Amino acid sequence: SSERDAADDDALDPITPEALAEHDGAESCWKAIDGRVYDITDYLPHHPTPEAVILEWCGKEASEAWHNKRPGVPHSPRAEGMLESYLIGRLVDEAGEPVEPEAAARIDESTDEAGNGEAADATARLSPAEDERLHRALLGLPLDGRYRGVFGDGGEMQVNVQFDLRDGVLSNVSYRHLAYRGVDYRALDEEDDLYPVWVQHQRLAEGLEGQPLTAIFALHEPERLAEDIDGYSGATLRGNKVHSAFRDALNRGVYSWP
Ligand code: HEM
Repeated sequence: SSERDAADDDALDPITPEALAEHDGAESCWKAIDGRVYDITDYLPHHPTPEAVILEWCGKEASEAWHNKRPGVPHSPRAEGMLESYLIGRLVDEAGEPVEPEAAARIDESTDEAGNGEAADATARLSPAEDERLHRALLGLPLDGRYRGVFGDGGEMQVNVQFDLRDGVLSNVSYRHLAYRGVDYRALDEEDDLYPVWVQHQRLAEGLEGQPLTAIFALHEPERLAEDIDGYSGATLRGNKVHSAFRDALNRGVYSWP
């Protein structure tokens, strides 16, 4: 009952949002969930997603994220049991009063804006390829499955990608088609002048393998994914088109179920 919870909470160490915010990384990761604070540092390497998914919430009010590991899908009772073993305290304001999750989320935001101007500026300066929050907002969180999508221009289909999504992570990224002005890049020989462009596009695909879906925004800055991009300046295919094909695939929805 809520009475018993309140009594339990009184026995817990009081922790302020400011103290919480100091433990915001892999070396020490605290999270506030439903008014309680958990030190999940030791659990980070064991979480079944790329670490970035839960690292993002270190030092923060994370109730929303915890209750929606995917939109509308809470963690399992098993996960809840694990979480309780990392309990270290309860979230309180300066007056020692419990902080409701929504109020705590607001404190997170205001310390970014007012108390921590530099961090806020850094966020404002993020390139579109790095802004994970923007990426999530733009994509929503699509279902698991196999996807196919195309980019076409000037009456020609140029890019056709296929990939699998599992828990928001990309795998089996491949091109079903890659062509420009009648040149089929997948059919080129190593001696061909345009062969490096095909290699670069393969690198782009490899660079996305195992990454969260949000990584597709890096295709706008392909040098992030493919080391040797010399041929890019003069290239006829590029990351923007591959990005567009990914977005087409997501708009179409799952092509086939896993
Ligand atoms: C607060 C931020 C967190 C986010 C955004 C998050 C997100 C996720 C995601 C996306 C999955 C995989 C998808 C799925 O199973 O359907 C997952 C699974 C899981 N997570 Fe988290 N997680 C968070 C925190 C934690 C914490 C703190 C723990 C444990 C101390 C934890 C334990 C687990 C476990 C055991 C699973 C396996 C599936 C389950 O039992 O529900 N997670 N989480």
